[in-house]
Amino acid sequence: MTDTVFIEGLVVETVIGDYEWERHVLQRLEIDLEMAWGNRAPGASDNVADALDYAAVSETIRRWFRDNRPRLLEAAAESLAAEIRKRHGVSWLSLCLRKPGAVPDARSVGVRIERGSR
Ligand SMILES: Nc1nc2c(c(=O)[nH]1)N=C([C@H](O)[C@@H](O)CO)CN2
Repeated sequence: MTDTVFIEGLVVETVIGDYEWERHVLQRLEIDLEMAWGNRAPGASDNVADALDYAAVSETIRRWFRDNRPRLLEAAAESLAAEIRKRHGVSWLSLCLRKPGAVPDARSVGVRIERGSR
């Protein structure tokens, strides 16, 4: 399947980081997500029930970061990817977590993972 649904630049403020001071502050993450989904059915029906609802997936991401306080971006990405795949029936996804400001001389740093098969 080559169709996708994506979310770009979703911003969350959350507790994340490995350093002691990071356990006590909110930091900004920027999230890009691409998910395999057959878009022919919603294209034919014009019904969101047939679509991968990006608003619902965005809410899943917000809830996950509200309920979890990971240390590493890798741990956040792994667990969040599993939650999205399970909750929304996504067979393949590419998830990128950016932590701008973590390294002062870099525009951004982060991780990108792909899980599942198309
Ligand atoms: N590969 C990673 N390296 C680092 C991470 C991370 O999550 N993954 N985290 C930190 C610190 O939390 C840092 O972001 C504080 O600015 C360092 N390296």
